[in-house]
Amino acid sequence: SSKIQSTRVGMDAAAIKQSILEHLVHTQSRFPDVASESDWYNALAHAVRDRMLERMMVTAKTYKANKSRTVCYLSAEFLPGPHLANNILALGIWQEVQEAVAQLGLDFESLLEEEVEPGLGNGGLGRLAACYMDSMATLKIPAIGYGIRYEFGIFRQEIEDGWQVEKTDKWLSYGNPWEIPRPRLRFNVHFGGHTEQFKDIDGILRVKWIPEWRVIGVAHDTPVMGYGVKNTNLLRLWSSEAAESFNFQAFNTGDYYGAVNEKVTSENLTKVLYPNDEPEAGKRLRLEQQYFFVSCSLQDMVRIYLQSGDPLDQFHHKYTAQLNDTHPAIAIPELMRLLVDRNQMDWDTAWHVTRNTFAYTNHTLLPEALEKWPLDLFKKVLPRHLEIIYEINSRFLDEARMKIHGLNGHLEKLSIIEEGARPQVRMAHLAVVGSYKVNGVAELHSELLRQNVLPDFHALWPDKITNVTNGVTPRRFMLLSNQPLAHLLRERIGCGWVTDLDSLHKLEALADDPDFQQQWQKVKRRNKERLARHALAATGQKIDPDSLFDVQVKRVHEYKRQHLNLLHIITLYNRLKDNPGLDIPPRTFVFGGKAAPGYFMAKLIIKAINSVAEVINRDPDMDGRLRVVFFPNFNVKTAHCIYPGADVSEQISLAGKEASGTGNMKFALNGALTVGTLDGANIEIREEVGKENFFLFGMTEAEVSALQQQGYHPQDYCQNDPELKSALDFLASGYFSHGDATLFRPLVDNLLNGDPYKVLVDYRSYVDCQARISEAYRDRQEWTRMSILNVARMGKFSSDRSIQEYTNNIWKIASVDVF
Ligand SMILES: CCc1ccc([C@H](C)CC(=O)N[C@@H]2O[C@H](CO)[C@@H](O)[C@H](O)[C@H]2O)cc1
Repeated sequence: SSKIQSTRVGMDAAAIKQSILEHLVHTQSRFPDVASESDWYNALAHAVRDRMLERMMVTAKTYKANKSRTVCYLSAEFLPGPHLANNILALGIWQEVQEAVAQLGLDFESLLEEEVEPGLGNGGLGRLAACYMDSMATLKIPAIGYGIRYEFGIFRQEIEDGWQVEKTDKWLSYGNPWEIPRPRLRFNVHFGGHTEQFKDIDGILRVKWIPEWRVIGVAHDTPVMGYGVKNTNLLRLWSSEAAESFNFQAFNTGDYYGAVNEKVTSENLTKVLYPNDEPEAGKRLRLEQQYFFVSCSLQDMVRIYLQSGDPLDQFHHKYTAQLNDTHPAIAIPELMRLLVDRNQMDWDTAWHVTRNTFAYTNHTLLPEALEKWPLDLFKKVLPRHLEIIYEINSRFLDEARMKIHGLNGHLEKLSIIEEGARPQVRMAHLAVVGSYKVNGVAELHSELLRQNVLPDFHALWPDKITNVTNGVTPRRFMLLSNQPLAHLLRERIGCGWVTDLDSLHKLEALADDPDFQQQWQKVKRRNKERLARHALAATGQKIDPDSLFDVQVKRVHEYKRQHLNLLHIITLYNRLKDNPGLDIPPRTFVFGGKAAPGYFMAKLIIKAINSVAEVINRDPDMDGRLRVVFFPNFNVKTAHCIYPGADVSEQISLAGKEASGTGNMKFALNGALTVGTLDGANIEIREEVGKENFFLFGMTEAEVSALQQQGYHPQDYCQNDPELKSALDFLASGYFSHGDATLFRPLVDNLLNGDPYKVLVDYRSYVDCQARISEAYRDRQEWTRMSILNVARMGKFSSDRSIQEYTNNIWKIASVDVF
């Protein structure tokens, strides 16, 4: 076999130590006595990388030899998190690396701290893509993740005077040992211009696209290792380069700016991630970014395919491509262009190939997050694709007209083109028409997709819209980030759970075992102490692990209702001020999450949380009773110490708004108990863990839409609930803002005169539920039992189960052993 017997990939501590020292000299060109922590980190990273590369090459060779059917996961966002620890675990050399590092007198934890994570995503959608990449490799599914190598990822969040401040994320400034540049893997991507029709040699009418400008897309590969298997898949990210990096004509005429203008504009394409999570910006650069990575990815897939020598009209047998929301949906007309215009395939065959290649996952119901591109903008950027979309749409409407055989205006609602003052392209409709399968990300969400968002498509194609409930990888979110728990589990139920999460069920039998409960509480205690240490380092605020840690971490958005959590805190504060003798278990409220920079209300909510925290944390009456901290820069790395340290997981979105949630799964898998509404995957978590082990409150989705129908007057709820009224009055009064009664006026007004996310309706039910939680927390034995049963029954929420469902129900793809 082509295995290279390299001495530099030994898996024992001595070989690893040797590798680290060799990389310190040969890669970092530093002697040990002058090496910085970052030099040692890079040396270790390269030593680990060495032990991954051959697996990556053997994997590619095996897939090629087997002509394996491959899934391409097209996503504008990936949030892989820091790589070092995860790769060491996947290689199974955790002990050996610990030993090597110790022998070199280095501190492993602080080496891990050196890594800056690739923040190439906003939140749930991007992290899910990363969990799925981990599971596809672990399940030995041939897969390629295709995305954008943003030079600047999601902004680093700092809190100044309680306000979010965005700092540029220069994640690449110290280099990135985990990517392999592929400078020769480059594709032209064209933009703008116009199209011309012509007859080809056989007299067939063809269309030529004369673009206005082009850029070059260059690949950068990051190996994604499966856990406990040899399979190492690829995350292939594209960055843009200027076709012509220097325009001498312009330079010679002294137009120095002109000389480099193309270079600048071209590189701007992949300069920065759009930090919006839900409301879409509709910006031209965003559309160009989407087309750029999609065109590079499809050209790369066709390149790999043509190496097989198989006919292109069988392309969909080799590949299936998953569209991670509508962001890559332009892939549908782009594949049509590559097949028809570039490879002279006839339209019908090309359309058959295309609609049997793509599947589409929807991640949001919020109308403002469903992407629509104005026709005029689309025509300017992608004139040929607009023509193809017109053709797809007219043929689709013909098919629909026949099938519906009714003239009741359904066609207008189905059309990919939204008529009106400023006609738009509905990317969700294009994605549904051009895909063989569509799925939501939790049962309620998929049902609401069928009933509310895509009812006409559901009527037209009753079995096209299915469900695959989200999942999370137990490798990063248990084994890696909660080692005390992992050790206890290994001791009591073995290690099978790491790749077979259902085997957590074995814990059921231990739920009432006093000794095991003891050990369980010790594990949680250690994780709370770790969270307290990180919170102190990040905020300067001391928090007491003896108190109940009540945690809400996720993007800040009104539908996620961080402000409902805040109203409960103010209520508790008022109760304790009014009645210092009130006996409630001490509570520490931990918040974390970024707000889209342009989202005023979300940023005001962050300010309100920090303002309330400031008053409570320095109020002597609250010592040992109440503490509030806002953990800055919530990301995958900080999540490692937050999820394991929580007692209570806040999943309090308005029912019908959170498509699934994945943080809810990570908390429960780390022994936190959930307070939540019947929304997204909360419903399925409650079904699995048992109603008695879940703190439920609030309206159901049906009650929400009924209230919406009948009309809602938030003031009524305020008038009828003195505690609610007083909490709002306190917020409005300036009590928490140094007497400035104007600062939070917009927030309170928004709640009293609209309250689109029905905070005031669910307030009472929430506050009462929280009181139940306080009572439950008094009985540590019962609480611990509920915590153990939660973990025992969360097996369903492994991303391995999700990927198994995609594989069996959508992709129809086989796993491939790599030796
Ligand atoms: C166009 C701007 C934009 C950017 C990102 C998005 C994402 C779809 C938002 C997102 O991350 N949605 C979350 O996806 C998770 C993974 O499926 C779900 O668990 C969350 O409920 C959903 O909010 C929408 C619109």
